[in-house]
Amino acid sequence: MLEKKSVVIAGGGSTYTAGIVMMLIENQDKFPLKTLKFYDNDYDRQKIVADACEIIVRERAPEIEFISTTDPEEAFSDVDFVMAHIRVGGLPMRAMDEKIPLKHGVVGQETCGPGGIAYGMRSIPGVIELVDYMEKYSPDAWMLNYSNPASIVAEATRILKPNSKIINICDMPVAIKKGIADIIGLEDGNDIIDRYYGLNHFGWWTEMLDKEGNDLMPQIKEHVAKWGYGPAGEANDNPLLEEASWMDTFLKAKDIYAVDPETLPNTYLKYYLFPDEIAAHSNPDFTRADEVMANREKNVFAECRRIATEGTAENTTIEAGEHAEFIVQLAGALAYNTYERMLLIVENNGAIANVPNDAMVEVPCLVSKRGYEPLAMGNIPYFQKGMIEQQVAVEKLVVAAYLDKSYQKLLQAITLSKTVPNATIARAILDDLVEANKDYWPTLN
Ligand SMILES: NC(=O)c1ccc[n+]([C@@H]2O[C@H](COP(=O)([O-])OP(=O)(O)OC[C@H]3O[C@@H](n4cnc5c(N)ncnc54)[C@H](O)[C@@H]3O)[C@@H](O)[C@H]2O)c1
Ligand SMILES: O=P(O)(O)OC[C@H]1O[C@H](O[C@H]2[C@H](O)[C@@H](O)[C@@H](O)O[C@@H]2CO)[C@H](O)[C@@H](O)[C@@H]1O
Ligand SMILES: [Mn+2]
Repeated sequence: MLEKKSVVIAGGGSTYTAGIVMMLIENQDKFPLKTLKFYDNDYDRQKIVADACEIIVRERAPEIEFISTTDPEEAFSDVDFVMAHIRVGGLPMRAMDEKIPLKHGVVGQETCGPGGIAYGMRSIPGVIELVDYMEKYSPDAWMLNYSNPASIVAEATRILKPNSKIINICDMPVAIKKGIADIIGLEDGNDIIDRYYGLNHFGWWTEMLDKEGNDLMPQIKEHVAKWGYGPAGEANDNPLLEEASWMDTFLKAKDIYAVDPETLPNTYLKYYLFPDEIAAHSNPDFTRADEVMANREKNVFAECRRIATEGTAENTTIEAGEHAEFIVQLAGALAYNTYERMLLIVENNGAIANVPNDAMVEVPCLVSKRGYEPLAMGNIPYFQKGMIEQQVAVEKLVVAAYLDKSYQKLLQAITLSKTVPNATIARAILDDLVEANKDYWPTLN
């Protein structure tokens, strides 16, 4: 019998919360719950999701106590895990992060380039506040953090909370591996044993093996050289790729791969390797944030309201995808000592031998009750080392700018980003971002 655990989802009103609840319920044999709580600082938004999830829990796992609250003490007391996915400033501020750089002809993206930097400046205090609540009310708990931009948040927690039990994570490699499994006819992306190195949204695979140890790379590379991570031809049964923007991203892996055919890339590298092309093909009046508000947010909230009105979730369309699977699997590995191998964002300390020890890198780790143990990825080639060191400097400058309230350091961070062509444009973007973020950022001097 596994000991029951208690979880608080911070960012209860997130578009991803209901999917995680479905996954938790489906995994009661592997990760049994005593209490499930929601915490958010927006009562009305959280209530939409909570009213539906209360019904889902009551119908499918009535033994779980369900609590939804905006009170930090109630939320963070007596929990074993904090699953965090907050978005400080919400999707409307994401739209600003995307549109302001685009106005200057630069990539407008949630986690990459100036938009990611702006979002990082908003996220740092929000995530640190969650860590403080956890340490005050449940000092033995683990925080599993999805809140973006995960690289900048990870660097901030490294500096501000060096001893805290926080693990920053990303589902993109998991989603790519799922896509690859579909392509090569493997049932489950988890059956691919990989070696990968880099930063969050900035990494490369050097090895993919099946469970018997057979090398899958030649077959995958042959496909990626023709189709990227997209399906061959028209056929597609990956729900993520139903959205044209995700399909474009998966197809673009072909061009990223061509830059270094020794490795397989993370899709986010497109923003660093083809920034002018990506910016030129973006619509500055309707960006990904608008698409998410028009699709995922609208659909998830409509379904939650339908469940609440009908009083039943019997035929719900809410599904748990790989995003939910990964965080629940990670919690299970920490709780029950499974020693599963997972990609996590951790302090380098030699995992990538020729990258500074104090970089926050994304590498495979063994996860158990002891926490996580990064695996050594060895030395990496000049190309990746050069790109990584530039991007690490960007991320460190952002955190330094936040801590020192420094306009100059933030200007340097934006100027150094590979997505930004020059310091004049960097300054113009920064001045617009300062204005747009005046309710969120510290006043810069
Ligand atoms: N790391 C990854 O790979 C990954 C994958 C998917 C999503 N995400 C991240 O998950 C987060 C949620 O995404 P979403 O699209 O569902 O956003 P969302 O805006 O729908 O939900 C975020 C929720 O956080 C709440 N919130 C904001 N600031 C808060 C604070 N200080 N304290 C408590 N609650 C707060 C909001 O009220 C909202 O309900 C984002 O940061 C997104 O980038 C990360
Ligand atoms: O533009 P969005 O909000 O749809 O996506 C941004 C996030 O993209 C990645 O997450 C994917 C994930 O890879 C996929 O499995 C599925 O769950 O959809 C997610 C996005 O909807 C990325 O890893 C995140 O960091 C981004 O926030
Ligand atoms: Mn991610």
